[in-house]
Amino acid sequence: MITLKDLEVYYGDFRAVTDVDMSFGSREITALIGPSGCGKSTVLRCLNRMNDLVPGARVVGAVAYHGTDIYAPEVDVIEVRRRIGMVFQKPNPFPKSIYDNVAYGPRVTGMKVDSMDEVVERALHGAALWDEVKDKLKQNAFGLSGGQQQRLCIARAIATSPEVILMDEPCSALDPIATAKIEDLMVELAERFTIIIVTHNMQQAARVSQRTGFFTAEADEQGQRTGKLVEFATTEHIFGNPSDARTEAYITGRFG
Ligand SMILES: Nc1ncnc2c1ncn2[C@@H]1O[C@H](COP(=O)(O)OP(=O)(O)OP(=O)(O)O)[C@@H](O)[C@H]1O
Repeated sequence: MITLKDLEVYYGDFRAVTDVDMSFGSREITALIGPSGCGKSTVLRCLNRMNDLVPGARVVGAVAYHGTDIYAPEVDVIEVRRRIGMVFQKPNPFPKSIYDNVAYGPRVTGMKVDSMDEVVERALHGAALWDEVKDKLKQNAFGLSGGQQQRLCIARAIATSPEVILMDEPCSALDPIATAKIEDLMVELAERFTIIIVTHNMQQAARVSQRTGFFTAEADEQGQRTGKLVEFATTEHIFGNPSDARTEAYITGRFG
């Protein structure tokens, strides 16, 4: 459904990542793993044009979504981000009520809805948060715990009925119990959405994903470190019998 062809990303003159060829299947969880600085978040941000917001960032190659290049000039970026939503590392609810956080996306994208109350309730159910917040929808989102805030951000992302959800280390700011809840939620969400997650947590990648891409960064003759996709395969293959020695070294903890 999303296909990357010869993807390269530059920040100014610095080539952060190169040689990325991948395709993401519908209703699958794909994990992007690898040592710090190898370009996982950079690649993730390409998938819904979040890198447009980074000064100096330049994307080379193609990102096709249902066969359409999302970087083509006629493409509506707002629509891309409605169809391909994103959840960030640190929960980042808006300083608004729980209700208004979830209603935000449908409102700004001008989504036609019969009942906003229903949209909000459905999204909060979808993010496994409804029971905890149904009596305080008008309260400020900052009153929620970190794990609840992250599930609220997931509710906000799914309220616009996306097809794909990108998650950039969604559990790294959370305790183990909140993390386990989000992992269960990811598995549930994958029945309806395609999920692509960047994670440092290899157990998490192994637990939740069907496919895994392993990236690493290697220095060239000038000492410039550029990230590369080393291996992309089923999670079972990557963690059980990787083809590349660098993947094996990483997953067995010998490097990175
Ligand atoms: N906004 C930016 N401006 C300049 N360089 C950047 C920017 N964002 C990332 N980089 C550089 O691009 C490279 C890849 O960074 P990226 O954050 O994508 O890696 P990552 O694998 O997600 O790392 P981490 O696991 O530490 O989050 C790094 O060398 C980083 O310093």
